[in-house]
Amino acid sequence: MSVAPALAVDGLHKAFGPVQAVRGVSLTVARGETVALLGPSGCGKSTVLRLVAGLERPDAGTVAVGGREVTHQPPETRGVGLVFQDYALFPHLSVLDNVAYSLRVRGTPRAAAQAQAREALALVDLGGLEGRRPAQLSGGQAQRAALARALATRSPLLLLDEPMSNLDERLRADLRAGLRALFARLDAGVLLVTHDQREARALAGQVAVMRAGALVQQGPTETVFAQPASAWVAAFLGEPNLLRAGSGQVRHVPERALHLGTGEPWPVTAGHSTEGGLQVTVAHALGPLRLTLSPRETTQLHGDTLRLSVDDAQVRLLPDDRGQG
Ligand SMILES: Nc1ncnc2c1ncn2[C@@H]1O[C@H](COP(=O)(O)OP(=O)(O)OP(=O)(O)O)[C@@H](O)[C@H]1O
Repeated sequence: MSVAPALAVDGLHKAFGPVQAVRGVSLTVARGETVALLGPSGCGKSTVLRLVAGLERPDAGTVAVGGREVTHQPPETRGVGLVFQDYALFPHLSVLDNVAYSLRVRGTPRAAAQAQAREALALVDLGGLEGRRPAQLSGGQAQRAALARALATRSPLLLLDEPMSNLDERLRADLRAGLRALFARLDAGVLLVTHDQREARALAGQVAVMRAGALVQQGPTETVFAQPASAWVAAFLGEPNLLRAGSGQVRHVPERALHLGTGEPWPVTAGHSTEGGLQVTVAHALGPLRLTLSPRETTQLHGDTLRLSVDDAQVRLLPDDRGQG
């Protein structure tokens, strides 16, 4: 018997007046799988999440959670756990009561709600802090408490909207590692909205890239990052080397195609230090190639030249769709 996916969204449309916020979005999240919905600000990610949660009504399309169509159901009967950017915890309630609250409003008796809440808090490593008030938690702990509140409902689907956007970079890195381990233990599907590619890469097995209301590429995370479908997707994912190739195409030269210390010496035209190393631009016959040299790789620089070869097998031609949409 096949297991129904945690989420199946089919042909969703939503306009706000003249703004087509969501245009024909279809996607599936399997049980135990994390899908990242990735795209620039304003592309419609949060609206998709709100449509799935039942906080907005679609103009067209359907939403099914765990095999049950919920398109016209109110949020509380959809069986989804939500964690939003502003994960407001009730300041006057203890951490335990905050987490148990979502169960109490669904009619779970107090003792059972508290037991489930303790279990969820242990899952996010907050065991022992049940009695604290939200003001007595660090940013990362508060964020994990909000996550526990969603987990406690044992929903087959978790929806996370930029769950780490309020945290500083170090906390984000810590929480990312914790979340990855947590998601691996859950049987639920997770739909994660983010504009941060690192977050998507660290947490999601699948990504769906969204542009101006529509999905432009979906697939396993590493495949999408290694083989972006178009110049716009490649540029959005941070690929620096998209060289004009004529007839509406670009040549995508990924970093793995560049081999240092072999081939001809090419002039280095610009260089500056970045967090990741020395970023240089090489005037290659294909066009200007940007790459970042680790401290060890900088020894390959000879005066203003760098020996570099490009592995043609790794270079792909992509349609240049950057001017559209
Ligand atoms: N309630 C609303 N009324 C009018 N327009 C809205 C409403 N909600 C969203 N929009 C518009 O719909 C589009 C998509 O917004 P949405 O919040 O879904 O984008 P997003 O990708 O989540 O952006 P961000 O990453 O900045 O949160 C935007 O143009 C936004 O201004």
